[in-house]
Amino acid sequence: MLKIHLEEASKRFQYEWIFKNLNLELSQGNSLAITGSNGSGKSTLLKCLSGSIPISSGKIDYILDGKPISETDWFSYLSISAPYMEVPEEFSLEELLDFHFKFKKPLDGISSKEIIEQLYLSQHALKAVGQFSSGMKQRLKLGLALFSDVPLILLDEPTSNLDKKGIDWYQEMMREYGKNRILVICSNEPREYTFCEQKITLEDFK
Ligand SMILES: Nc1ncnc2c1ncn2[C@@H]1O[C@H](COP(=O)(O)OP(=O)(O)OP(=O)(O)O)[C@@H](O)[C@H]1O
Repeated sequence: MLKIHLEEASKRFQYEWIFKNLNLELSQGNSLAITGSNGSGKSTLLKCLSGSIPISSGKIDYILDGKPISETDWFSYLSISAPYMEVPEEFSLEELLDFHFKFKKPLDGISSKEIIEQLYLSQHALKAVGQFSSGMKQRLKLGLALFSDVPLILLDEPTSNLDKKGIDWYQEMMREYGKNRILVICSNEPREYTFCEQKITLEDFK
C-alpha cells in the first residue's frame, strides 16, 4: 500500500511563492483534484509530487508498506499524463506500446492488442504516432498512464483535445482503472474530477 504524505510543502520560483504550507495525506483508493486559476501552480504542484522538480521547503514522502521510498525511486511507482509531456512521434502505436512496456509492467498482464482496442485505436496500430490527431494522442497518453501497473496516477488536464465520446471514455476508464490507486487530477473542468473525494484550490495556499 502506497501513501504520500506532504508536510508544510512549499514551492517558490525566485521570489514568487507558488504554494505554501500544504499538508496532505493520500493513500491508495484516494483521489485528489488540484484546482486553481491559470498560472496558480497546478502543474508545478504535480511536478513536485512526481519528484521531477524539488519543493523549496517542507516535506514530501512516499511510504510503501510503512517504509519510506527514496526520491530517486519515486518514478517507478507513478505514471503521468500531461500536455507538456511528449510521446516519441517516430514510433508506430504498436512500437510505442512495446517500448513503453519494456520500462513499466502493464496492468494485469493486459496485451498491447487489448490496450489498443481499449483506446479505440485498432485501425491505427501501424500508424506513426506523429500522424495521430490531438485527440488520438491524448487517449494514447492517458492509456499509457492508466495501463501501467503503478499505484500513483498523475493527470494534468486529462480531457484536453477530447470530444464528447472521448470525455465519456475518460470517465469510464477512470471508473474501471482508477480503483485502488492514488489519483491526482489537475483541472478546472469539473467533468474531469467529479469522482475525486478530495479537492484543493491553490489560491488557498498562497
Ligand atoms: N521553471 C519555472 N521558473 C519560473 N517560474 C515558473 C516555472 N514554471 C512555472 N513557473 C511559474 O509558476 C506559476 C504557476 O505555473 P503552473 O504552470 O504551475 O500553473 P497552472 O496552474 O498549471 O496553470 P494553467 O492552468 O495555465 O496550466 C506561473 O506563474 C509560472 O509562470
